[in-house]
Amino acid sequence: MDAKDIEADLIRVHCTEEQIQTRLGELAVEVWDHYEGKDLLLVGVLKGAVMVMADLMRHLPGSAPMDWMAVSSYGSGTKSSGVVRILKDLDADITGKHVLIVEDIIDSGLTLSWIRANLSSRNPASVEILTLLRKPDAAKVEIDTRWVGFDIPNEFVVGYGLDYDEGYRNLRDVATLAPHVYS
Ligand SMILES: O=P(O)(O)OC[C@H]1O[C@H](OP(=O)(O)OP(=O)(O)O)[C@H](O)[C@@H]1O
Ligand code: HPA
Ligand SMILES: [Mg+2]
Repeated sequence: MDAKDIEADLIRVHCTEEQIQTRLGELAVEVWDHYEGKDLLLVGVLKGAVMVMADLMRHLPGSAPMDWMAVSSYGSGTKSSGVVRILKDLDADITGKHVLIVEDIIDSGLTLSWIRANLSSRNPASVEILTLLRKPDAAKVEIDTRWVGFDIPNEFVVGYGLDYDEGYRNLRDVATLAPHVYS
């Protein structure tokens, strides 16, 4: 698929590459201040959070370790199944650590509410959430989210790690996918 074909699949851009970097820079400073002197561990949720984690980390004024979990709830569709499965667990024990979950998007909230409950049961010192995107009108469960990059409308978006059927993750902006692609 060449760049022209991809553009025809998109309706409108919600966050440009530049806006994303500016916002992650702001969030990184807030995160760093909040966890000053604490044993911080960044936990990314594969695969969508790959870009957010990479850029957030590079905006941090200092160094912090990361770990990854892979879960899946969407399969190849555009609606969460609500059934969360662990595909890859964390490499290490998180007892006593201040865990910051790093996500690309909170849509229904089902994935993160499950992950937060799962990680909280492992005796960490704290668990907070940072997400680049949130869809307030799509929430099926309330999630206490400490850091949000952007609130966006209830549309299926792709880019900057977010996929449709494993495609479009490499787009630099976040944009709404045209319904003709998936309907
Ligand atoms: O709030 P929710 O409605 O639960 O949706 C959010 C989750 O769905 C997507 O992941 P997905 O399961 O599609 O896997 P991926 O990260 O590998 O794309 C996204 O990356 C979030 O993890
Ligand atoms: O809007 C979305 N786009 C891509 N993946 C997603 N996972 C939850 N919501 C979305
Ligand atoms: Mg994901």
